[in-house]
Amino acid sequence: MAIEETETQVILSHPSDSSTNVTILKYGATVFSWKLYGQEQLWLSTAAKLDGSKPVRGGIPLVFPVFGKNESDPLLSKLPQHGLARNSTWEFLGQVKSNPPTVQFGLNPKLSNPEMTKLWSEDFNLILTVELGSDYLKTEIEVENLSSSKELKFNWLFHTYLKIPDIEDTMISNLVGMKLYDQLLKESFVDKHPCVTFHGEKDVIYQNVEADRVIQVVNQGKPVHTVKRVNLPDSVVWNPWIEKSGGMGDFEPKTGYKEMVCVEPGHVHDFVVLSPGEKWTAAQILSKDELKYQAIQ
Ligand SMILES: O=P(O)(O)OC[C@H]1O[C@H](O)[C@H](O)[C@@H](O)[C@@H]1O
Repeated sequence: MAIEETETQVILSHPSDSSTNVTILKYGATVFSWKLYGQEQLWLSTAAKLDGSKPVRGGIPLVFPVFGKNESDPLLSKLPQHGLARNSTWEFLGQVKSNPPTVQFGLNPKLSNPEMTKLWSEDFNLILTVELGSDYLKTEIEVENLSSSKELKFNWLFHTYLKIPDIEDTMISNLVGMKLYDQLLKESFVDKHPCVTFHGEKDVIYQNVEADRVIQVVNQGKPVHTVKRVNLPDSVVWNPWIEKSGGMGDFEPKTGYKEMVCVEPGHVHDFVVLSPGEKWTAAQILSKDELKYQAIQ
């Protein structure tokens, strides 16, 4: 069967090859496994909680309505780091297409974690659409402002943990020439390196990355992941390295930082602001494409 629902999760298998499949936890509507021809593409901590007791460490947690910990916005600063979507149980809305298998999940203030809506009481509706192609995974979000009088202001981000063979042999292409904010140095600058490499903890936000720029994760010269973005101008690149992952109770094994990199397409440099009744959509498409180096414009 192409779509299987259990009490806590939904599994889609591709009709042309059931070893291509995706598993989504209703908690957080978190994709926590995506296998392409039997090979896992996403990193998941062996200590990740899949019982709804905390956000999943791995897969594709959803970040809404705030990225990181906001210190200044009068409404959003009350919320914990990365907001309420990743720690609320979403409603499974069902199947919208059988080929490619496509399903939807919904979240609104009534379904959201009440501890969070106490802190941020805006009126919104989220619909996540997960589409399993034979050679790609598309996650699309629609955010609607349900208020008839107030603007809705938010960040969105797909916090994608990609599985890689070895971080020290990995680089990320096509971000050269982009402005970034380094969250560790607390500085903004233009990245002049020909590609992103990893020698320690990295936590940077590339801002206003041109829409047609294809971000690729390359291991020993071979493209292992391609990340395409629709309406998501920013991209976080994160690896916690030894010390930071050592301090995270749900990050296991402790050598796991070698086998993951987060490439996180989002709208986080500034907020999306929706007028009453307005909708906004954006998407991430993961695949394994041929290597494509793009020149600086
Ligand atoms: O530990 P979490 O709340 O899941 O956050 C994990 C990471 O998310 C993003 O990548 C941020 O840029 C990092 O600063 C943060 O450490």
